[in-house]
Amino acid sequence: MDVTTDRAYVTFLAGNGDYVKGVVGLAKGLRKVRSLYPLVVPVLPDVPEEHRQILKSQGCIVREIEPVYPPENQTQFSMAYYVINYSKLRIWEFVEYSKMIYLDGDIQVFENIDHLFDSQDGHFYAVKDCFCEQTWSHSTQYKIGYCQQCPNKVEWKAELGPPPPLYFNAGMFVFEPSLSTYSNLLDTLKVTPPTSFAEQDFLNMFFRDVYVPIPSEYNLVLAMLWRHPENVDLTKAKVVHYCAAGSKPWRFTGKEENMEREDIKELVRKWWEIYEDETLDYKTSLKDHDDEKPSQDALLTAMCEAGLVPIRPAPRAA
Ligand SMILES: O=c1ccn([C@@H]2O[C@H](COP(=O)(O)OP(=O)(O)O)[C@@H](O)[C@H]2O)c(=O)[nH]1
Ligand SMILES: OC[C@H]1O[C@H](O[C@@H]2[C@@H](O)[C@H](O)[C@@H](O)[C@H](O)[C@@H]2O)[C@H](O)[C@@H](O)[C@H]1O
Ligand SMILES: [Mn+2]
Repeated sequence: MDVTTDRAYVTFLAGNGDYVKGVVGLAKGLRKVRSLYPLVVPVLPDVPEEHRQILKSQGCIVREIEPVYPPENQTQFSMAYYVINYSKLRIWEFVEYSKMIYLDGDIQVFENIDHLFDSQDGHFYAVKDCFCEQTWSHSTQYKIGYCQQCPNKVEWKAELGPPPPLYFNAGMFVFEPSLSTYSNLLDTLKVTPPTSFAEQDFLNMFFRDVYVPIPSEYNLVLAMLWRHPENVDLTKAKVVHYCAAGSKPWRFTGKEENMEREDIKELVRKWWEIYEDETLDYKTSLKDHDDEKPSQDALLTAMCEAGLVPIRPAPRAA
């Protein structure tokens, strides 16, 4: 099968902390489901060389990017933790790829999703988020108990104006890199005051007219398990997003709220099973192991002794 070379998965790595483990797990997970496409890892300048080498040794395409900051004078309005996430916007510059699937470093792919690359161009595909977690307490939705996951449970109040447009979680999305879109994104960012969910809010605003919701099996936001269990079939989850507080597998303690749940502990175990599976480590081809590969002469000798080569060729000039 011809592998289309202008498609790739892409994630994002910042800092010198432990998210590199998340990206290694993601690279191995994509290998386990036999994805046909590489994983590109844009790294901020603060990602240490050692982490970059680890990712390269796992077959990732590592590319340094410059940070993207929201308008300087308003940064304090974004949760500081999210500000750096604006740097994700650099991925629109990767125009050697016609289609990419973005995955957060705290995501694992348990079933092949390569087919998403065949989705119709000109749209932005992502999974609807949930507004019920404490992290949404600043929002009107949260205050009146409205969530797009169950719009009829607590209906939007007409006096509040039109209901919020569908809103996606920006931990996973299918998009087309484009220099014009990239330039438009950065120009728009310059005049867009940052908000609580930083680049996630910004991307929702920017792609509002072309956003196409895809099923939650492509980005299971863990809070859905206790907020909207009726909308979740764990047996169908192809992609799991460990974004609930305390759910990052590589630093899991089980002490935070909801982390004692059996389904959460099983999903964390499944993440570790992949992360620790050495058979999923990147195998470079023989040519990269010259020190291990039998020398040409040794091969020829073996072939001669096996009668596979009628005569032993003259020794090669040194
Ligand atoms: O110190 C950090 C924090 C975040 N990230 C990247 O930014 C993404 C978004 O952050 P996170 O997933 O923690 O946000 P959440 O989905 O939990 O809100 C992560 O998945 C990583 O890819 C990173 O590389 N280093
Ligand atoms: O910078 C904003 C982030 O917004 C999103 O995370 C949120 C969102 O999922 C909320 O719904 C949860 O309540 C919250 O815990 C979680 O942090 C993306 O996953 C992440 O990649 C990143 O874009
Ligand atoms: Mn995440």
